Amino acid sequence: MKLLADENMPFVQELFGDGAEIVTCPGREIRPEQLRDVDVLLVRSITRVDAALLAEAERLSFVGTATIGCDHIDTELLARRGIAFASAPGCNKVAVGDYVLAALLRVAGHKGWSLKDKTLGVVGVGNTGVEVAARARALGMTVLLCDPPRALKDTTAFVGFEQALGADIVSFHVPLTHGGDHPTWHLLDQDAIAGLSDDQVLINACRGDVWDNRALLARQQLAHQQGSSQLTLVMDVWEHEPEVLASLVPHVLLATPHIAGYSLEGKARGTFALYRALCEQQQVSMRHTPEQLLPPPPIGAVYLNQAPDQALVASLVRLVYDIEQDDTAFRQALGQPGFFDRLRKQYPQRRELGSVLLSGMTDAGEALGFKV
Ligand SMILES: NC(=O)c1ccc[n+]([C@@H]2O[C@H](COP(=O)([O-])OP(=O)(O)OC[C@H]3O[C@@H](n4cnc5c(N)ncnc54)[C@H](O)[C@@H]3O)[C@@H](O)[C@H]2O)c1
Ligand SMILES: O=C(O)[C@H](O)[C@H](O)COP(=O)(O)O
Repeated sequence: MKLLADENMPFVQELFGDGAEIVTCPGREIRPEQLRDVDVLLVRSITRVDAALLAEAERLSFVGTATIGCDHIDTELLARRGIAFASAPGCNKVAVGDYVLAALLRVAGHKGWSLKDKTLGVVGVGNTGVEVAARARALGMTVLLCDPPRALKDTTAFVGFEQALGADIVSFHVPLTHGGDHPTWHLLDQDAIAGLSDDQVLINACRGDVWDNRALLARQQLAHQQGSSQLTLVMDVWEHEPEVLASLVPHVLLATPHIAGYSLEGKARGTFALYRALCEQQQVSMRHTPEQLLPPPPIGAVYLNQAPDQALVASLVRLVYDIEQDDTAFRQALGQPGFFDRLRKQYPQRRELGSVLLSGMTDAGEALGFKV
């Protein structure tokens, strides 16, 4: 069996090395002719798997993406050609929860806000949105959930998009879709942006195209020229990645290169989900476990001897994940050729809050994502 994998997918050798010849390649450089004799293709979000890529892939029987989002895969084509497909739903949802928690605390520091007096609108309440909502509630925030597809079945738990957009902070967690009843491409468009008030905060850790980046830039520039407050923006994802609208970056509080889901645990779960799916497809039993992939965390345990207020939570989170380091690296590298992909390829090992045992006064610790 020949397997071709994105070179940035960790643990491929450990999980697939027993029974396969493994070839790795940068995800943006996989070519149709490379797939002629390949049986299994493992990709990340940057490889578009479509008719052009699979034109010569006559032996291909399995495609896996170690990601939650699947907007880069033509799943109908795979089904038509009888090629098995697996993704990794939920694999990095905890990492996204940690990322948004770190962002909320940084935003609060910047604006001098006590988060327990603030509302958070969560747009898209699936795997990642649920993680974010739980952490915000643990901080004492009032959370408004917006998910029109889910609201069709549960009419009481959700608010409409307009109401969610009125929250002090609005965090987006939708898949990128262009059609259907609830398309998300430019969900935050010029009209939605015009309705926002200057004091609001927006977070995007889903897909860049969900926000109209040029319309946001226009609003930020106008506010700058008029000397009024700008929107506070947290952007992990950008329209047209790996390109970035560079003139927008100075108007963004936290700018990162699509790494919200990049915890070591999240990556291990992603690759493991594909290993499990391939074992099932080939009807062989699994010889590995996800736990064996992870080294011990650098910080094993923290003992608290006082109730964690917002400032203490911020220090605890920063101890495990310092989002400002990601922002600084992004700004320093912005403009260098290939900077976006390079930062992602060389991303430092990041552990989840759940790798740390929090003991002592830990009522809220579990909801924030720590192990208690
Ligand atoms: N930045 C990152 O590193 C990163 C990591 C993981 C996931 N993602 C992105 O985040 C997306 C969401 O991930 P998830 O695991 O929560 O997905 P999910 O499928 O579990 O949940 C998505 C939710 O969005 C809802 N939804 C769909 N259309 C909507 C609309 N128009 N308005 C409001 N809600 C809508 C769905 O009903 C669903 O409940 C993924 O598709 C992926 O593109 C990014
Ligand atoms: O959809 C996802 O799961 C994330 O966006 C994914 O983690 C992005 O990382 P990539 O696959 O591009 O390395």
